[in-house]
Amino acid sequence: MTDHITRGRRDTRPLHYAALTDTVQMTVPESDMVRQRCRTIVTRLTGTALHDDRLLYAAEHLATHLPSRLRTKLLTLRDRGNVDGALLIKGLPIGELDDTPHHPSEEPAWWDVPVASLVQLSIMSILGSPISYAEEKAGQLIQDVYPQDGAEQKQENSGSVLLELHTEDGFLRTPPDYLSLLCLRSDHERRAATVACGIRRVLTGIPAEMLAILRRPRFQIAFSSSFVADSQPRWTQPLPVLTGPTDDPNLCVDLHGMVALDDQAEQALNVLQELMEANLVGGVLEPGELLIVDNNSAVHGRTDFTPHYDGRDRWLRRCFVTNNLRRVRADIINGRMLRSRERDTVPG
Ligand SMILES: O=C(O)CCC(=O)C(=O)O
Ligand SMILES: [Fe+2]
Repeated sequence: MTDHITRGRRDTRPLHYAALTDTVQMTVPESDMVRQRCRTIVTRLTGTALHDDRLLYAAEHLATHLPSRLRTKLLTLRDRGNVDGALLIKGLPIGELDDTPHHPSEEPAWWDVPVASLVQLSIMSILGSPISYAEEKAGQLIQDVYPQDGAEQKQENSGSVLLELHTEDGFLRTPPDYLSLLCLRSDHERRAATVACGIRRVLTGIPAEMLAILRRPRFQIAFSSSFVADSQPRWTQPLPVLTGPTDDPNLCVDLHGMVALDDQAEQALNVLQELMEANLVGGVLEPGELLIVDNNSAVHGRTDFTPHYDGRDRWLRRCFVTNNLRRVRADIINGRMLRSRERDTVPG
């Protein structure tokens, strides 16, 4: 049995990335129109919980007014995927902003950032149903992502060291199918790049014997510290990194929190890591840019940056969706908040 040494404890290193190719740019009139429509929803629903169906369905109806070019891109990502497992939407309205929060107590209610909240929910509703996990960030359906004083070294989105490539919540039985990150504010030096790599981009570079190993249950993932109440290390059962179709597999990996259970598995994971790091796409997100990651076929991470804690720090908002709410309905505690269950062992 492994001694469970995580692989991610290496020095910060530069990551190189190419610009994302699958992008949609909203025009100014399109963006203004969406902003106006958001305003009418806010007038009606301020004070309603984000988990309330009335609000979620209002966001879903709003999606019918998004430009058809954008809707088609989202539908294509949903149905066909793409080689990088990522889509960037630019020029979205985000509305007026206060200071970046420093602490959870300063995080805004959705009606304090209504345009950003509704735009993100509405876009994500084309890909699936928004969900959250009770154990993470109090089950908020849209989560504020900002650097936290004292958390700099953490491999979480509150940290500011290099956040290693990962599948989101890969240790759970029902991880999100897609996640989105909406940028409200970039970091001061514009260094913090969100990066991603799709498995389809690197598949042909992985030798056949390594592919076979990646399909065996010879890996374990540590639960993220945000999911473990007593901060005792907790590990999944052994699981494979790759499952499903040969030419379009599902990927579940965490380059910080995963251990390989033997030397061959470790070698295969190293090969995968090198290939993924050599084939990253991404960029420093600008206000009004929304990055969507297909969590079944791509990993994502973030380069390091320096927080200033002056109210003008980097600020993103994150939202997850499942593409099959029926499958997780028994786990719902409240609204769309799920009790988290550990990933089942999948035979390799
Ligand atoms: O901060 C970022 O760009 C990405 C953070 C991240 O991986 C996440 O919030 O899931
Ligand atoms: Fe993440």
